Amino acid sequence: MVVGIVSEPGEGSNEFVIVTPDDTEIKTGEFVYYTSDVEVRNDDGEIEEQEKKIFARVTGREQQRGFPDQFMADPGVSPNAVARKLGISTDGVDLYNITATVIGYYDEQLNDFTNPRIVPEPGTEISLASDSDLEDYLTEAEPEEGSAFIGDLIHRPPERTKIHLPIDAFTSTHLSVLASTGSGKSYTASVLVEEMMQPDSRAAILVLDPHGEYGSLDDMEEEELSDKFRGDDGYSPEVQIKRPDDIQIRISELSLGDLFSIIDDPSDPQEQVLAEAWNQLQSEEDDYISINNIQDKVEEVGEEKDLESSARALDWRIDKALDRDLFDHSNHLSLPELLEPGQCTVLQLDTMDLRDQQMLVSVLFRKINQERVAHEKDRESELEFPVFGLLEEGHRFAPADGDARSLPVLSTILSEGRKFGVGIGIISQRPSKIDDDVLSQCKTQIIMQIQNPLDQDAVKKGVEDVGEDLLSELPGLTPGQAIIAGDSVNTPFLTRIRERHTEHEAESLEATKRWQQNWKEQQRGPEGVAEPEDEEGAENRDQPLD
Ligand SMILES: Nc1ncnc2c1ncn2[C@@H]1O[C@H](COP(=O)(O)OP(=O)(O)OP(=O)(O)O)[C@@H](O)[C@H]1O
Repeated sequence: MVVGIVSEPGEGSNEFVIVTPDDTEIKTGEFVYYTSDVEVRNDDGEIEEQEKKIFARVTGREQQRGFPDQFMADPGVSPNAVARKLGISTDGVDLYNITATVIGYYDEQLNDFTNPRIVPEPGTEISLASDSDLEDYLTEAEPEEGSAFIGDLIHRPPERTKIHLPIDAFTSTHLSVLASTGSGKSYTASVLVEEMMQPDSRAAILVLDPHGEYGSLDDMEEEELSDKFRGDDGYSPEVQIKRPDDIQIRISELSLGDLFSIIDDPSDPQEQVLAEAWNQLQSEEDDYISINNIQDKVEEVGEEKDLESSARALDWRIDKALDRDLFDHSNHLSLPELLEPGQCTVLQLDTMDLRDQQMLVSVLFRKINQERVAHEKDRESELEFPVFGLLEEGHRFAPADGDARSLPVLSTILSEGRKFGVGIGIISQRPSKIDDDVLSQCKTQIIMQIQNPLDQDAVKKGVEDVGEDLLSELPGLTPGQAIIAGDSVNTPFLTRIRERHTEHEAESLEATKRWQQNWKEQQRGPEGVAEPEDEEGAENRDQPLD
């Protein structure tokens, strides 16, 4: 379908301008194409000319010609009606200039777009890209082959396009889901988890859930959803929900840095004693280190080094830091229990202190990384398969100010994880509060509505290939709408995230309902008092007073 004609080259070297009488089909972000002969290498390796569809994205629009101002003087009368009254034809009155940026033709050998670096001649016909071309070319994913069906394209009628993301791509090169609160981050992340747990993927996923929003993912185990999640070979996903009471770490799994970070303000000599004691304990190769072990060793080292008073001062600090439920060697989290292909484990940390959450992430992900490195280097390992960790409130674990125990290990994984099969998904409503390197290492980005200018700037800096035209859409997106960009896609585009199969737990609190409920409960008291509806006059409260 021809939607316009090229009128002139645009300002940028890849841009051209289309004139069209009808802009309803070609909104900003929509895809169009023209045909042109380009030199390509054929299957025999020879260069030949082939006619190709050259795709372009609409990046801007402005009205070139419209009704005269006088026709619009009365808001109650349409300009068409004024024209009819005056006996003037309205055909061709509206004319729009649409700017488009060339993406390129789809190269079947590269499975990506190649930009021929020529813009179309004035007079070239421009057509709307077909739904099937967009499904095939925007990403490399094939349905049911390790892909995540994420939703459809915003510019097309609902459900007419089916957009899939390659799970291998976003799990190996990391992912970020960034949006203001209430825009659909946890909804979208849950859709991704649902897709990754389907039979064509069977992922091993660990979700760090500081607000307790992901519990309903266990709906995936329900019989009613068996057509979505069960495999023909008997596969069915498992979902484990762990609460803070079930989450303990072994003292021996802490690093010296972890210890320093939880010991209350140690002096230099105290750090020296602790470091020596810790190194000696670690070299004893005992899996189990108790608080007493550390305290005894600290005393020993204090005597050796003539730092007895520092050792004594450390004694209560060690107790204060470690004598807590989080550090329980007997019931600690073991990786094989947490991570298994076909299993999603949700760690609900909503009642856990922020520092403890950061410590937990630090210890867990360091261990995950160590085990994965060991596996890839043919050493004995507890993790013989890749894993994917999803971190809600990512800015808490990898903050821009560096003040989190978990930041160094996450930075390491994000820069090296692809080699060792540890993928990370960072979800956050405050991109400006995430460490710059961490943000820029998340190579697939799902960006939803963002109002805050600081966060918009952080997104602009952190994501490379999203043009200004798409970023300018950010404030206007509604919940569930997203820009997807980066390594998992061949060019950025606007999507409507599909509906969840599992229930969405993270609905906002309905304050008025809760107030009413609580008020009624209080009124009822021990003996029970009449409900307000039963009180005289309650039903007539909207009537005027006599
Ligand atoms: N793809 C979608 N389809 C339908 N509704 C959606 C979609 N995405 C989000 N919503 C709606 O938007 C609401 C907010 O989504 P969600 O809870 O994921 O936001 P959030 O960004 O995680 O918010 P918060 O930061 O408060 O956790 C949901 O309760 C849901 O009603």
